[in-house]
Amino acid sequence: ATKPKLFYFRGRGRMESIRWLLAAAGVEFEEEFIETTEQYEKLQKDGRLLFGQVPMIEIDGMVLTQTRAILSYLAAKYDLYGKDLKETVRINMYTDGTLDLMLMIALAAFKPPAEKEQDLALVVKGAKTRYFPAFEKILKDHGEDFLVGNKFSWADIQLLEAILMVEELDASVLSDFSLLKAFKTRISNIPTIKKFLQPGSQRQPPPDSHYVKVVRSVLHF
Ligand SMILES: CCCCC[C@H]1O[C@@H](O)C[C@@H]1SC[C@H](NC(=O)CC[C@H](N)C(=O)O)C(=O)NCC(=O)O
Repeated sequence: ATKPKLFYFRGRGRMESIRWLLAAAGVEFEEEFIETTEQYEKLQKDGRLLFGQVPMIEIDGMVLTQTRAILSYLAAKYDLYGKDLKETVRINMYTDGTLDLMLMIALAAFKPPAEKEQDLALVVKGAKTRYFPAFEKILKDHGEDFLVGNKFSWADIQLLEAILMVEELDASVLSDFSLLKAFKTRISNIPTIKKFLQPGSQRQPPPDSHYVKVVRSVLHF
């Protein structure tokens, strides 16, 4: 079968959570990195970007856009979406939260230095006072190894992605969250995730000035 193909910039942005989900599910995927306006405009002209936007993924004969739509399709397809609606809605709640947190980090990359620093300080504060306390409590109340129904799901994958991303900003961010520390170790050791965390995988590095320059030049902003 043909591998899914991802169309996005060579960077994290809104596509990184899709890379994580595919990798954690053990699914090999290809990428076309958008480096020029011509590439982007061809995708638009060919009618492959519903609202003129990326991320876009070609999978199962479909051309999909909208990050959350793609993520929920993949979660369902690879049985990472709960055993019933009540589990699925919890997974949606948790992943909407971690996606909000990670998008704040992604967008900060495009701010001028002073504002970027202020934004990222707010992200770390938000992680420490809003998001991580909530997940620490879920793990405490739930008393299981995973966030939902004691089965590995999309929610676990995305929480690990978010923890690692915030730790890049403040390595001590988990110091008050012992259950999250244990969760991080446990989920990082799942073989497919352990492999994705090794150098040389398709995981993207934090955004740098080159990445910002390319996105700005392609999207003219
Ligand atoms: C570090 C990377 C994140 C910052 C840059 C990205 O965040 C967005 O602000 C821009 C890019 S992502 C690229 C952007 N995509 C979106 O905004 C998609 C939003 C959609 N709701 C989704 O969830 O997929 C884009 O194609 N814009 C063209 C344009 O709308 O005409």
